[in-house]
Formats: sequence, structure tokens, C-alpha cells
Amino acid sequence: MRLPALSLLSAFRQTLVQQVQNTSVTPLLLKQYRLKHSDSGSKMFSPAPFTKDFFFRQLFDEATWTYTYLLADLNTREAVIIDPVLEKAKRDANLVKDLGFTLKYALNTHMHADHITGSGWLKQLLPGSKSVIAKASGAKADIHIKEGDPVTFGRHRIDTLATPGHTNGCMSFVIHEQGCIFTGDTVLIRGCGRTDFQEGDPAHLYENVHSKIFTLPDNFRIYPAHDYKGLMESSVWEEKTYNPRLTKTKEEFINIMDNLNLPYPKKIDVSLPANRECGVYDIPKE
Ligand SMILES: N[C@@H](CCC(=O)N[C@@H](CSS)C(=O)NCC(=O)O)C(=O)O
Repeated sequence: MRLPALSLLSAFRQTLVQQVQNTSVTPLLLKQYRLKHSDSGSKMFSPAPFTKDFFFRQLFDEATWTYTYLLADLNTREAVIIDPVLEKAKRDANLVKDLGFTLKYALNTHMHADHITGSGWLKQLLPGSKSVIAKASGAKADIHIKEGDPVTFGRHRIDTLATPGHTNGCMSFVIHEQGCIFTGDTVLIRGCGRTDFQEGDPAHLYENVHSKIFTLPDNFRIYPAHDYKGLMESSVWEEKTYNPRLTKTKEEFINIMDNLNLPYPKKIDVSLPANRECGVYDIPKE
């Protein structure tokens, strides 16, 4: 009897697994073999490569554990920066200059409570750049956006998603072609933004994540605004599988979020008033 090609392939794999099991191969090797040859393995390890004309740099503020992202079109040299931090504005401006980029926009995923945005000062350091934030945030900026308003730099396009829950004005920025999303504080790696101040609403956060972020392809990279454990990126698949909060039911999630009992961010009293003014309030003189 002739076996169809697919059955032959799976019979071959089965034999291989049996052979591996019968030898002294360690369980780790077996696990790696299974991951490599299963769907979940490829989903986990195969983010789409960035295109050659796309520049990506993750930057870090060690005082507040904030990630800032500098993106650029390598042909036109137009750049955008996502979630810059005031104290790092000079570093970021110097990097933009060193690389021969022109900063078009300083984007904020939301009105941060733990640090002052660098967008106001960057506008002064890099004249011509404009600050951007969601209208729903209530913060001042040169450009107010809502869901669906595209943000472009060179030929690249950021699609904007409204993902309120941590704050009313939270947005996530997707670049479909590069297979990545910048989630701000909406999805953190194995966590999510707290919902106990500003306009926090755990039900909204949960619904927005499940309907707008977890519906993206599994291999999309997730870049958050913070990580407190040293992790740098995740993927839609990883967070759908391992996020200890967002994998729960909505009711369980609300219960978790209502009982986090986290201390308030140390800089909340200076950050919120400054960020309402786009971070131009109390700019360091140096
Ligand atoms: N200790 C930090 C603040 C830590 C914190 O509250 N982070 C926020 C995002 S910044 S408002 C958050 O949502 N955390 C979620 C979590 O589960 O930790 C400081 O003092 O700045």
C-alpha cells in the first residue's frame, strides 16, 4: 500500500523521535527537537526579519526601567522615537544626530506616571520634530491621534490602536510589515500595566488586549515600555501562552488587578503635571 507523502513524513518523524528516545540523548535535546519540529516551535522562534531599510534600536532608562525605541527609514533617514525619557533626551538627540537621522515625531504611548516624557525637550534639541500622543490622554502635544490615524516615517507606517485600560489614552503602535508592536504599559512581559490610578480599568485593558493585540500573528514581537526583570522583548504567542494575568478569564484578571497593592510610582507627583504639558514643564537647565 502506498502511504501519502504526509503520512510518510510523520512516520519518519516518529521513528526519529523513537530513536532519539532510545539513545542517551538528554531530555533537553528532545525538548529542543520537539520545539523545532512543532508548530509552536516555529511560532515562537520565527519573528519576521526586519526589512533592510528599517532601523530599530531599543534604549533604556535605568532609573525608571523604561524602554525607548528609535526607529528610522534608512533610505530617507526620517526617524521617530517612542516613549522618550526626559533625563535621556540628550543621549537620544545625540544618537539621532550621530546616525544622520531627522527626528520627525516623538511619540508617547500614553501619559506616563512614573517618569517625565522626553518629547518636550527633544523638540528643543532637534528642532522640527513634533510631539504626538492620543487625544484621549488629555495631555498637550503638537499632534493628537486616535485609533486608525497612521504615523509615517519615510516609507514606513505605524498603525495606531487604542488600547485603554492602564490609562484612558493608552495606544499601541503596530508596524505590520516588520511584525512588531509597541505596547507601552498595556502589555508588559509576563505582566501588564496597573489599573489602580489615572483612569485605570482592568476590564477595558483585558478586552483591548484580547481583541486587538492577541489577535495579531503569534510571531509578532512585543516591545513594552518597561521591564523590571531585564527582559527585553516578547511575542504575541509568548504572552498568550505565559502571561500570568492575561491568560486568565476576565473575572479572574479583574480580581488580580484589584488586589495588586503596588506602591505608587516614586515620581508620580512630578510626572503627571509635567506630562500633561508634554514634558516641557521643569526642563533641566543643564
Ligand atoms: N516602582 C516603579 C513603578 C512601578 C510601576 O508601578 N510600574 C507601572 C508602570 S509605570 S506607571 C505598572 O503598571 N506596573 C505593573 C506591575 O505589575 O508592576 C517606580 O517607582 O517608578
